[in-house]
Amino acid sequence: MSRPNLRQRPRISYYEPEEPSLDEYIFCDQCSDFVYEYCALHGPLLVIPDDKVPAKTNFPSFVPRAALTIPHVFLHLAPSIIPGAGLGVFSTLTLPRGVRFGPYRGQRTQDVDSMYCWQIYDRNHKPSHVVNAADSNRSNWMRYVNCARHWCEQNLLAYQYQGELYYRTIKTIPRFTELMVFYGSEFANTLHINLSKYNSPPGYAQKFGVPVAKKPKIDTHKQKIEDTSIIKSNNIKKVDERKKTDLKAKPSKLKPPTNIAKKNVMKTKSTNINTKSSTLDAQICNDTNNNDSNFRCKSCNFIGISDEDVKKHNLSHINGILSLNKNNSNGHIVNASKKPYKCDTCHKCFNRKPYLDTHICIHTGEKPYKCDICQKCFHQKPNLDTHIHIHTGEKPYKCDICQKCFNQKPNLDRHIRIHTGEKPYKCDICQKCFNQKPNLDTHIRIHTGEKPYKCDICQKCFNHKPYLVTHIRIHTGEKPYKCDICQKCFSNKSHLVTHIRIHTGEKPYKCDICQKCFSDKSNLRYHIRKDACIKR
Ligand SMILES: C[S@@+](CC[C@H](N)C(=O)[O-])C[C@H]1O[C@@H](n2cnc3c(N)ncnc32)[C@H](O)[C@@H]1O
Repeated sequence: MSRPNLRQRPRISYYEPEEPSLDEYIFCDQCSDFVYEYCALHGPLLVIPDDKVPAKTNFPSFVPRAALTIPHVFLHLAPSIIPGAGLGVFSTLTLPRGVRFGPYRGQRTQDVDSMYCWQIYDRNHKPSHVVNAADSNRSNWMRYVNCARHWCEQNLLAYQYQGELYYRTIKTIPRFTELMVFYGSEFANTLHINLSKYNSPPGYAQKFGVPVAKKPKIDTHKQKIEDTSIIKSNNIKKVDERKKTDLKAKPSKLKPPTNIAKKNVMKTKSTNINTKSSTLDAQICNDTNNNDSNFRCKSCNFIGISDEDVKKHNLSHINGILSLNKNNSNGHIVNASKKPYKCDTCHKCFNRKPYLDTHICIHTGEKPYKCDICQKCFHQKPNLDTHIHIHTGEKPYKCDICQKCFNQKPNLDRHIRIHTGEKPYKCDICQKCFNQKPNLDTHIRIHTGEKPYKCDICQKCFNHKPYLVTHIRIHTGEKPYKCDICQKCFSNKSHLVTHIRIHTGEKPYKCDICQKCFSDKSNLRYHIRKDACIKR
């Protein structure tokens, strides 16, 4: 029997615990400090996991899995408020500060070959791998979160924890607000986000990893390094394929000073830091949370589209122009551009005051133009004029191709797309195209799960209004569609159409494999799904 030689064993000190890996620290933005695993003072984050998606779903195959993983009670997908940015993620409920989402799912790669990549670092702060969410069937909903264009817009912080990437809320997010994270300066540059206008207040960068306001213009390389060091306080950097080499060359300043690290293992905090950060918190909260728009003037009801916009507007208060300008009924400055009349609510500009006055009715709800026949009221005269065609039966807009006439020009424009096959409205999730905007809007609800039409009787919800209308007939017993041949009645027009085929023998749906024909599309689908068809 042989005994192992104990002397050859490596020595372990049982008194000095091994220091945790850096990415087991998280940065508590309320304390401005690194804390081990979670902040003892501000508590753990509220974790919201992804929705579980079974291997087989009832959703059509074109719906990406990533879209289905969204925690749908809290969030939904919809077109982004950023022009041209595609889809975005919106809150369905008000989300408090300190909610954690994630981890960010995607394929683990070394190369950055899409705009959906986050760089993960190892414990030596060297790039370890990339999580690439380009494939929407092998990633989660976090791929749809867009990049904030201004510090006020940013409501999420991305951070690395235990080798994975998470997003957490850094302020209260009112419902129906788009979730936005900051991708990092390099990526922001490629998105043409003007970092000099990101305008975060002093101290914000240390907390949230974004550029500081009005940094003196320095050479781009230096700027990038500075920004990256800030980003790295969260142990994370979003990488962009076009800047790949640059990014790889960057020095890492990730690790907090050892004393801070040790202090945080014990979960202690400096009072100084706390006082400082609570002032900053208050400042940030005042600037963002108290307003339904981030760019609101504190002296009047002006809402700007950017911080710059509000600053320009404020000048007019300082110069006393707003209060002195008596000619302008709403007390607002008239700018000297070609369209000097600007709507205070949505910033649309007009070259004539009457146009602005008419436009303002949209916001005030005023409808000064009334139809003498049915008493329906309209914001604008042209809308009333068009409406009157319904009563007069006048259809002045004629399709040149099929001669069909319409009482409204937009209806003709829409109709013409049937002939041209034009489908200008594309779903960003599944790329399906539509010839009408309302059809796309309805379709998108398949992805977002939104069901805005609710039955008052049984509370069942629907994503499409006609579905609700048809559904209500279950309760009312109404069956307005009658078969002329056998007098059977139906609550739903499509059921009547299918029924009539019993009489006509028509079977328009053919199986491509076995050539069997069906009178009803759903029967054909069932036939294909159940593999009932064997080529004969
Ligand atoms: C991670 S994806 C975000 C989700 C994307 N909107 C979608 O529909 O798949 C990054 C891409 O979104 C768009 N994007 C995100 N933030 C943007 C911003 N602030 N401005 C313009 N485009 C943005 C860009 O096309 C970018 O390449």
